[in-house]
Amino acid sequence: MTSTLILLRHGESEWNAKNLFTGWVDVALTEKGRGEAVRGGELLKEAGVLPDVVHTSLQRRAINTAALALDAADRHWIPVRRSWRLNERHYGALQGKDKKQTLEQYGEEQFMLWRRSFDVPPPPLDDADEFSQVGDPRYADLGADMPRTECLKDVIARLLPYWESAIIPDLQAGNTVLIAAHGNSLRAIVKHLDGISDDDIAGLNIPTGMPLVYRLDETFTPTVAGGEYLDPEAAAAAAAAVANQGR
Ligand SMILES: O=C(O)[C@H](O)COP(=O)(O)O
Repeated sequence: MTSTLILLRHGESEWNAKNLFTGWVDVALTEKGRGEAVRGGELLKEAGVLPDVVHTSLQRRAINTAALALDAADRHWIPVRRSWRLNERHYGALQGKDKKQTLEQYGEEQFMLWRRSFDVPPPPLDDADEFSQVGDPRYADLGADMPRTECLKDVIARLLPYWESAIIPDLQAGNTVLIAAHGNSLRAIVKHLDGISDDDIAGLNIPTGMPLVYRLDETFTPTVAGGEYLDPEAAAAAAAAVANQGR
């Protein structure tokens, strides 16, 4: 039996538009981002890939993208589950910083280490920083799990328990599963699914608002490596733009 998984990065956010590192800061979608989410849902409807259940992070850009896409696909009524484990990578002390200025200040090598290396996190964010999530009620139960910074390796470590305990059972039950999440939490899932090496994952960028569809076999291995974007040309152009952020 094969199952279907749809990965959808949120549409353009206000801080994507301003080119700021965002991470766990809970910014809204722009008008363009809302349009991308609706278009994502239309693509799902046109392709007949209809989610039975949706999983999102606790961040409004993913929550609202899911709602807009599902409404456009006439699937606004499906069950929804949310977890902090699908949140964007916590960007540490870079949260709120301008990507271009960071590149200019620290240079290409350090910028890329922080942004795309597998296991080098940015410096931690101070709890007193205006962009800290310490004290945010939605994370009150996290205790020692509350990150102050994360690299992709950390994201995989906190995401996999949710993958195993919540997403795999939905796939096993024969559901078409939509995950509406973030650039780096989705990179973590793609790395896991496709068995991408720690080095090669640096070159993978996920565009905003473009549904990426995986058909998975009974061992949850993709039948087509890398999955399939429903609008491959637009996705390739948008992924290249993500890769070039800061330049
Ligand atoms: O958190 C952010 O800034 C973005 O959502 C992802 O940014 P990145 O592509 O620079 O990792």
